[in-house]
This record gives sequence, C-alpha cells and structure tokens, in this order.
Amino acid sequence: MLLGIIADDFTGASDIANTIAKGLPGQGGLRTAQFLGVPDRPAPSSIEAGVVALKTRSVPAAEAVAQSLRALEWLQAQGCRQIVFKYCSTFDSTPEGNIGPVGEALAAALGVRGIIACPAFPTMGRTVHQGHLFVRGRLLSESGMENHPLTPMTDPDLRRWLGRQCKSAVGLVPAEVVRLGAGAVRAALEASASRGDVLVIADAATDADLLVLGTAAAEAPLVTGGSGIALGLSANFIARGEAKGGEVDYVPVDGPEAILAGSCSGATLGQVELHAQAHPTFRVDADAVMRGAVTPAEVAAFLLDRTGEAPLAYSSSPPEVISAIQALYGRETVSQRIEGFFADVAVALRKGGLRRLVVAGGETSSAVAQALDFGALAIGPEIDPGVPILTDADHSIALALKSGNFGAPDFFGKALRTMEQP
Ligand SMILES: Nc1ncnc2c1ncn2[C@@H]1O[C@H](COP(=O)(O)OP(=O)(O)O)[C@@H](O)[C@H]1O
Ligand SMILES: O=C(O)[C@@H](O)C(=O)COP(=O)(O)O
Repeated sequence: MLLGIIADDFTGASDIANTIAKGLPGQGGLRTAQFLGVPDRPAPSSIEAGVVALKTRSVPAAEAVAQSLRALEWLQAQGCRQIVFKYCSTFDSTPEGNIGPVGEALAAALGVRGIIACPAFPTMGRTVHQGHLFVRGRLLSESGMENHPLTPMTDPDLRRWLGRQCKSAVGLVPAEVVRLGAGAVRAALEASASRGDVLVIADAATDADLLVLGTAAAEAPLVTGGSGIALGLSANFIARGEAKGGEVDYVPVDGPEAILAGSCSGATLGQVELHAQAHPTFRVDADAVMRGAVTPAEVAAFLLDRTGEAPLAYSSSPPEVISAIQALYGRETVSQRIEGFFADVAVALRKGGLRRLVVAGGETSSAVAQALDFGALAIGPEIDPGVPILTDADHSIALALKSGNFGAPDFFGKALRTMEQP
C-alpha cells in the first residue's frame, strides 16, 4: 500500500476514498479500499490506497488520538509512505478537539512539523481564505454549521479555532503564497516548521490551488484536510511510476432497498422533504426513541414491507426541535440513542435481505456501517460530488454513506438507481 488515510468518520472516509480512486481526468486514481475500523489482518496486496474509517470526530480527544495512532501503526505496517488525516470540509470539531490533538499526535509519531491543514472542497463550496473557512460564500459561523447538533461551528477563523485545540502554534500559508506555486508553499511550510508550528492552515479557493498543495505535499509523510487535499495525491504516485492509475470497476447491485436519514443538516432536510412527497416515509420521532415508544423492528418492518418503492425512515429535524430534545435528555445521550436506533434498524434490514442502502449523516453512517460489520468496502462510481457507491467483497450489498450536507435534492432516488447501473 502506498497511501494511507485515517478518516474521522465513515462518510468522510468514502468522500476521500472517492477522490483518490477517481484521481485526475484521463489518468484515473489509485486502487482504493475503505476499511471499517482498524483491520486485524493485512490488506490485500492489490490495494494501493487504504482508507481506515474511524468514528472519532465526536469522541473524547484521548480516545480519538489512541484510535488514530492504532490506524497509523497498521497503515505503516502495510508499507504506506504517506498518511492523510481526513476531517470534515466544515472543520467539524469542538474547542477541545479532535482535529488538533489527532493532528499533533500523528505528527509527533511521524517526527514531522509544518504540516498542511486544509479543509477546502471548492466543488462543494468550501473555500479557505486568509485562514477563514467559507461555505458557499458565507462564513462558516453563518452557514448553518453553527447549529450542528454535535459540533456547532461558531468561529470561522481556523487558526484561532485550531489554536484552541493545539499545544503548538498554528501557521498559515496564505493565498498569495499558494498562487506562487508548489515551491513557494514548500518554503512557507519549512519556515513554519522551523518556528515550531506543527499544523499550518493552507488557503485554497479552487481545485487549481488544491493541486498546488498536492504537488507541494508530494514527499510529505503527513498531510491533513478535507477530501480536497487528496485531489493531486494519486497523481504524485502515478508520476513517480509507483502506480499505474485507471478507472474504478463496479459490479451493479440490484434488489431490496431502503434509505435511513439521521442527519439534520440543511441538504438532508431538503432531500427528505422532496423524497417524502412521492415515497413511503417513516418519521422517527426522537422523543419516541428516547421513551422507547418506537422500536427498530417496527421501522425495519415498515421499510421491508415497502421495498421496490424506495422507502425512507428519518429522524432529521430542524434546529429548534433538536435543541428542545437535547435540553430534555442531553446532547450526547440523544445522539447516541438515535444513532444506535438506526444501527439496529440496518441490522434488521440486512437480516431481511436488504441489498441497497442509503444512509444520510456522518455519525449515523458510522454507527450503521459499524453495526453491519463489513470489514472492507470497494469504491464504485460517484453518485454526487463526494459520495461514491461502496460494495462489500462479494457484491451482496451496495451502500451510499452520504455526508449530511452533500448531494443534490434528488440524491436518495439517484443513489438507488445508480447502484443498479453497470
Ligand atoms: N431529531 C433529532 N434530534 C436530536 N438529534 C438528532 C435527531 N436526529 C438525529 N440526531 C442526531 O444528530 C446527529 C447528526 O449527525 P450526523 O449523522 O453526523 O449528520 P451530519 O452528517 O449532518 O453531521 C447524530 O448524532 C444523530 O443521531
Ligand atoms: O469533508 C466533508 O465535508 C465530508 O467528507 C464529511 O466529513 C462530512 O461529515 P458529515 O456531514 O458529518 O457527514
């Protein structure tokens, strides 16, 4: 394995796996697998890039660090020479972590400083300018992310936000340096490293900027960022003749289907609303889950009875509804119970013969995929930017793990249809 990725959630893992497997137009990418958790066995020798999907975005920082270091050890044992720490393009984290503590721990383990930290994903409207993160032209703190149920993002100044999470100072490679090219970026990172900065926010507003950063990071043992930071990384290995490149292979999957949505992000709320207009829909009421007044078996039975009609179960709710329930039971407790609920629904669906599953929400997807326990997944075609189809080893199931804010309004139907197509 050449390139190893440690992702802090499962949708983020499939987002970056998609970028690496796709590579650049006309050239293709690396042969990529997504591992669900740190594997307990060696990776198949045919794999060139391995993405270890963790669920560490919202766990205590010490736990995130320990799991990430275990993932690093496994990836190094597979021969990886470059490691990427993948976090969210909206920098989802709290003042305590986990981007800073995990980034610094990986850097210390690899003995490096002056490491790129860039969440930019211009295709999805995430850009970084003078260290400030914008989402579709709005400051992060005014983009809706300030209402996120688990990691409300209230400060768009990434250096200041990350600085609260880090022991060392956080540097900046501003846009005017990125525009000078890869050599200038490398020099700026070295200058930052010599000042003692471990993580260095890098500006990027376009894919061209991300390609400059990718070239600058060609020999870097550690890179951190959103999936955009991986845009040029496959090409580095292909340019050095270490990988051949090529398109992704996909074996279509047909059969019983369902959609589970636990994301409360704006894009998912819109997708739920549109899909519910023409398909059977079960609204999972958070308070009913907390009181045990609705069971996963009930929801699974509803969905299994309606396969062929693209049935949906969702708990997605607007911010005021979430605040009220969180005030009643506590933020972590509600999240964990709803995630666990959807995980149990997914297990029951699988037992009932489900073959196509769409899940909306990072934490929700992580809980579901962990419960389904696939080990490793292959990367298929991209449905919408940042969301590929994933299949298990024997193509018995196709999955789409959708980041909360990703996908067009008709994403759910499109995902199920794309899974069937060669
Ligand atoms: N109705 C609800 N009330 C409160 N919390 C909810 C509700 N529905 C889902 N959640 C929780 O909100 C969180 C959404 O996070 P996630 O699944 O990562 O979505 P996203 O990708 O949009 O961030 C999960 O922990 C989920 O369990
Ligand atoms: O980088 C991104 O935006 C995504 O890959 C991602 O991690 C999104 O997280 P969720 O919205 O929690 O799914």
